[in-house]
Amino acid sequence: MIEVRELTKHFRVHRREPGLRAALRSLVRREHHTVRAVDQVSFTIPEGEMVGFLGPNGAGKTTTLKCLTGLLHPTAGTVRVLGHVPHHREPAFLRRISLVMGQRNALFWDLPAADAFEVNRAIYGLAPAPYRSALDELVVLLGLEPLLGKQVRVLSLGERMRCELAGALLHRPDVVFLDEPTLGLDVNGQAAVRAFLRDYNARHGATILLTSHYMGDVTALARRVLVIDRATLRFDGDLTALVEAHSPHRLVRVTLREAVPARTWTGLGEVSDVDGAVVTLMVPRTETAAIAARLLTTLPVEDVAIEDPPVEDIIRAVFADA
Ligand SMILES: Nc1ncnc2c1ncn2[C@@H]1O[C@H](COP(=O)(O)OP(=O)(O)OP(=O)(O)O)[C@@H](O)[C@H]1O
Repeated sequence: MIEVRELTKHFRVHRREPGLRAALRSLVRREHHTVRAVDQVSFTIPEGEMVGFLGPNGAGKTTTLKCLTGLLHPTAGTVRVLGHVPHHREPAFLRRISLVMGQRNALFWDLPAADAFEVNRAIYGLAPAPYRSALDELVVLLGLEPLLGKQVRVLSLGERMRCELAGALLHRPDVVFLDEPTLGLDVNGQAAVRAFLRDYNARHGATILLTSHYMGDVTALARRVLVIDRATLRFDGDLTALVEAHSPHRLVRVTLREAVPARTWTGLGEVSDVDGAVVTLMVPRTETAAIAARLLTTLPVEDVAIEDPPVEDIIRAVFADA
């Protein structure tokens, strides 16, 4: 259970103009200003729920996750996770949570993955039997068998992320915080991580709060989303309703085997991008399937992919409509 009441986190930062003169001046006179990273944010997440946390760059997502895991001390407000105050960093709390950051490595780079997991076993003081059973399960769910003997540093990004997830879940945390777990992964890598998280949540009833720039991650995993923008919580509720209401279009990305005249697209959709043989069309949401079928039957198409607009665009639309 996660309870956040009027969470506020301000950073006091040293302001300095560029250049040598400014550097010297700052030695004697320091100017500071306050960055409001999170401002009066409140929400509650019951046990076992998977919630998406969305917002544009710099909105305050990572700062919120750091306050929830105790890496940062809130400026004001209260946070309770599993009944603990996170920034007290009590071992009994740390043993029940995990923070996975897509762009950071927690596993030892120079060790083979199997040994890096052993290090985590030691850190968490896990007994051999529960460690073995958690590891065996994670190896199967994440397809890690061929990776166990490889040094973490030589793994591909997708392989490393799967190992990072395993390392972070060996101690079977009750609450998992994920910050951009699919960042930089290709479509297959993203799908593997999503399928795993869905399965893990269903098996263990873990509470999961997940930030992502990929709308697909959030739509695949969470019915409820929190939307934060410029430090303030703007929306807390059902995702599908939010997207359908604010994004009446979908993107259809067509890869052509040969060039077609520009007039081909008239009546199909609005061309939003052309990149060599790949043409991106913006089409009305309700007509997506019919238009994709027409493209496939009437044009020299190699591939068609259907996507929601980037999360930034949807969020911008949400606030433009607000
Ligand atoms: N240690 C810090 N010192 C000063 N400012 C900070 C610090 N950490 C974060 N900020 C600022 O707080 C704001 C929120 O940052 P945060 O990393 O929480 O955003 P975010 O929503 O996670 O963004 P992104 O999607 O780009 O990762 C930003 O303006 C950022 O520059």
